[in-house]
Amino acid sequence: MTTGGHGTDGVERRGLMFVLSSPSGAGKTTLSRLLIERMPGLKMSVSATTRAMRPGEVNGKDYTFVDKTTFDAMVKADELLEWATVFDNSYGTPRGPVDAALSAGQDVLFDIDWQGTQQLKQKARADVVSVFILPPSAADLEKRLHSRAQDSDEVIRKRMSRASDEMSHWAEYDYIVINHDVDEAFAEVQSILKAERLKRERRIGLVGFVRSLQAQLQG
Ligand SMILES: Nc1ncnc2c1ncn2[C@@H]1O[C@H](COP(=O)(O)OP(=O)(O)OP(=O)(O)O)[C@@H](O)[C@H]1O
Ligand SMILES: Nc1nc2c(ncn2[C@@H]2O[C@H](COP(=O)(O)O)[C@@H](O)[C@H]2O)c(=O)[nH]1
Repeated sequence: MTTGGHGTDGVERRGLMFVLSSPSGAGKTTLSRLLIERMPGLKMSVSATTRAMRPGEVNGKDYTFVDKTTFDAMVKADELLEWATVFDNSYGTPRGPVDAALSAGQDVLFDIDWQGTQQLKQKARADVVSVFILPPSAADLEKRLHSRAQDSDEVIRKRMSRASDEMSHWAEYDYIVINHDVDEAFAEVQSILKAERLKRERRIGLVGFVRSLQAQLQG
């Protein structure tokens, strides 16, 4: 699925798909923004959704907001790499920008639910690194949903009642991070990405690099 880009050490590497999932409000968006700000070579996948725009959200940046007819047409035209119904709305990952970023040697960051993660893994298991973010407690999760101040009480109730279901998929993920403190959780997620970038299997330029080292040593 992916071609190669170059790591900071100049060795060619396959791009990876870095997935964050969690129950609503555990902190995926917060951690994603920090990752994009601080990790060069990482591009955010902007999902399409039929959900209404929240105050402060920007069309094309936070999501591409579309109506249901447009979303269904995207599914039919096979324009989505994965898609799912979450909290009664449709969400999906446009395929084009992901393919373009991976082909340009970038890694791609996804903020998607467990259904989307399963679909990505079915398509490209070796290139997917998945992280599940847990809140420190149910009370903290509820407090965070309220403190975000962007959803009605009814929407928050619905998201809290679905949190346990979403959380039941934690064991399908490669890594688990408990988001007590944003800085600590960010440091953990950043370490995972840095280590995964160094995995031997992804570093397709290593064979050539080692051969050239050996030639120098023999030479
Ligand atoms: N470690 C933390 N401590 C306190 N507040 C936090 C922490 N992490 C995130 N928050 C706050 O919790 C709220 C929810 O966070 P965020 O929007 O990142 O969650 P999310 O997982 O992306 O939710 P959703 O799935 O609904 O998009 C935000 O107001 C955010 O600032
Ligand atoms: N399978 C997918 N899930 C997605 C996608 N984009 C977002 N999401 C998930 O939906 C919920 C709700 O998000 P919100 O912005 O309305 O709070 C959350 O779990 C997201 O991770 C997607 O493209 N595919």
